[in-house]
Amino acid sequence: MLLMGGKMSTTVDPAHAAAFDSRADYVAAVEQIRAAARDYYSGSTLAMDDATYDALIARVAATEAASPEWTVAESPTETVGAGGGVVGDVPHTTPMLSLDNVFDADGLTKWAARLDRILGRPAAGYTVEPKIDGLAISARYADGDLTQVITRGDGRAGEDVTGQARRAVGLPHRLAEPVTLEIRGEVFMTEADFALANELRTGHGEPPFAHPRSAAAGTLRAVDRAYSAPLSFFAYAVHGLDPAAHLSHAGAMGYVASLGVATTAGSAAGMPMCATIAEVVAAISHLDAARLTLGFGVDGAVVKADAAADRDDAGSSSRAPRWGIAYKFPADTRTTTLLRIEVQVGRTGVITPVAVLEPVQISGVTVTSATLHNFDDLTRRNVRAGDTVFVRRAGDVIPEVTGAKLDERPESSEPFTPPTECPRCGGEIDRSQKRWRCTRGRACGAHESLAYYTARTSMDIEGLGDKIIDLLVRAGLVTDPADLYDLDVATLKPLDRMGDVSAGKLVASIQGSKAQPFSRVLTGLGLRMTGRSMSRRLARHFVTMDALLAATIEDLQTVEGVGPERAVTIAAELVELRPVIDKLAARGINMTEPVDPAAAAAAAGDDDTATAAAAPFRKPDGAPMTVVVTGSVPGLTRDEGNEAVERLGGKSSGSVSKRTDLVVVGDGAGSKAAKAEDLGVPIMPADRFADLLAAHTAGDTARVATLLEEALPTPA
Ligand SMILES: NC(=O)c1ccc[n+]([C@@H]2O[C@H](COP(=O)([O-])OP(=O)(O)OC[C@H]3O[C@@H](n4cnc5c(N)ncnc54)[C@H](O)[C@@H]3O)[C@@H](O)[C@H]2O)c1
Ligand SMILES: [Zn+2]
Repeated sequence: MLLMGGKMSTTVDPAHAAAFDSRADYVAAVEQIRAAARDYYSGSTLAMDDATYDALIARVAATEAASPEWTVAESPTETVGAGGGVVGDVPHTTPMLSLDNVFDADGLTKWAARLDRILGRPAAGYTVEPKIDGLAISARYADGDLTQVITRGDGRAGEDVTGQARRAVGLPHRLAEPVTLEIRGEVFMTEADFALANELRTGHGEPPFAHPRSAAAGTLRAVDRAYSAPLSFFAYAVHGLDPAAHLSHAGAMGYVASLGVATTAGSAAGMPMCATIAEVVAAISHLDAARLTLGFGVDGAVVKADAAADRDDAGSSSRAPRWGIAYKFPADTRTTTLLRIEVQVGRTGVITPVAVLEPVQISGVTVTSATLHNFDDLTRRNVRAGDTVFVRRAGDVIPEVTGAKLDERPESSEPFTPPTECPRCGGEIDRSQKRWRCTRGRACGAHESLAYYTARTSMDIEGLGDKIIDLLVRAGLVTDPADLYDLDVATLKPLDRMGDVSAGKLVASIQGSKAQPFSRVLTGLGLRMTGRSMSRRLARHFVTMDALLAATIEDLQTVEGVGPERAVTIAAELVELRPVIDKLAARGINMTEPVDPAAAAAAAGDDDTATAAAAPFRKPDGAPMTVVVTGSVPGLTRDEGNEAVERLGGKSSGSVSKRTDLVVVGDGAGSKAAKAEDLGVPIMPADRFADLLAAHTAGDTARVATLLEEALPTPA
């Protein structure tokens, strides 16, 4: 992901946050922040997602800048943890501070310039380490023994959590040397332990943790709980070293590691040293790319001046150090509405509940559905249609619903009733394992996959209608598409009292389909999350099946419209379909796409609709449309709206002129909408735009075309 090119997505843009118009609104927001922060740091629940929280903080900050006289005492912008930390009775030796945030390379550059100004010289160099998404603790060692562990609290005093914290992996009870010092770092829960924690918790009839951080906070502060999931620890600071040693940050952390303590520098993410901000940006970009594979939550990067002299000279404000800054990544957890729960039957007969969601942007990806794991889990997590749910994209990339906000549950909501029979074939369900299965296994889906394979838009095999497919499947002659090619006249004739002629015709049309272009084979295989136009794009990109099979997740993402979510699904589907693909290849089915684009388009039956679906905001000549988004788009922040325009092939712009091709108008739109009307620029309501985005993501060509037609004048 590029940072400098402005492509890096952010969930909030505090620089553009709007100040509140009245002091009452400002005070109400402050109260909301405080309440959310109390929940957040105690780990009980999550009142709002981080993006919403950060956006609210940004508005409070903007209001205080515009009307300083309104500022409340102990404003969340000036206090550690917005004053939400549970204040304990153990004073800290030196305050435990927050970090200031930036959200893009520009913010980082400004921070570095300010630091240089304060120092009166360029900073000597920076470290970049992962911002661990857990909670800060201070661990006191006396003569090498762990004696006390304290939470950050309000920054001046915290709670004693020694009992639970002693269980954290990475925080040894005894150091390698008998030294007296204080180690500070983050207690967190790994992805694997989070899954375990939620299983334990929901197994005890308690609501699941929405997030690994709440899980870590909840576990750390739990006094006597019958069950406990493991905690982990990474150190990022140390106090009480000999000041005369003038150790750099990297040097100090190296020493801490030598004492046997786990550190951010020693984690899979590492702690690269950077001489310039350009190098810092590259390191952050690298971390961002790797973060979903680390196995623990990283919500940003922390950049610190490395030299002891730079840190001493820069000092700290009451809230945060000046020598360090947090670069926040887009949040990995968002809230959205669960529209409905669908039951999916996989190719092998596995039956799973899937959440269909109001589209929401999570770490740069539009998410429209998420896994609910299995029916047991769904019941234990107590999630229902209509709920506001927490959705999270984590290590395995496929998003999951972690839980629901029970206080916002609509009164009319009903618990989900799991199916009693296979929703596809009506057959019995094998419930002996967590993953339910249709007892018919692969045969359960045979009819459906054959119908899809032979359809007009796929392999276009004439004469192979539903009825014949049904007869073939019942007779056990065909279980997958490759079996079709083994059929001969003699086998077909007795079926449905078929005559020689029609049986011959059918065999000929089956055999004739072998020459169809690769894109149609791919369509016919029916990979999840790929429709006709996506199959075509994949075929054109990779040209051969072999190349597609060899593609990595990263390779797949170079195809337009393939984000991380779809790439993972496609890869998984190809693995599952591999036996059928091999069988088809052995029967001589063409697995190559014609390279001449005109020929390819003709062969694949391309049309304008298909091109429009690939990049709806492209003009007929291929140039991007200039699109202005004004007002709010459901599920998206301003930045995400602009990003979506680009994803749809357009160019986003901030001002309306005669050259604007389309204006997306949402709630709170002002003068820009009026201007568009004056100039006669086409307008698309924001909810339609959200629909378009969802349809585009889902590869729903027809819906995309309809929505475009509604908004744009048809060319004369
Ligand atoms: N969703 C909510 O309701 C809610 C409520 C409160 C706070 N928050 C989130 O928390 C953020 C603010 O919280 P904050 O004041 O605790 O500040 P912060 O979490 O943004 O940054 C400071 C903290 O970062 C942690 N940290 C992790 N890795 C580190 C490293 N390598 N080096 C140094 N520190 C490291 C430390 O615990 C430190 O206290 C907000 O931006 C928001 O996203 C959310
Ligand atoms: Zn079935």
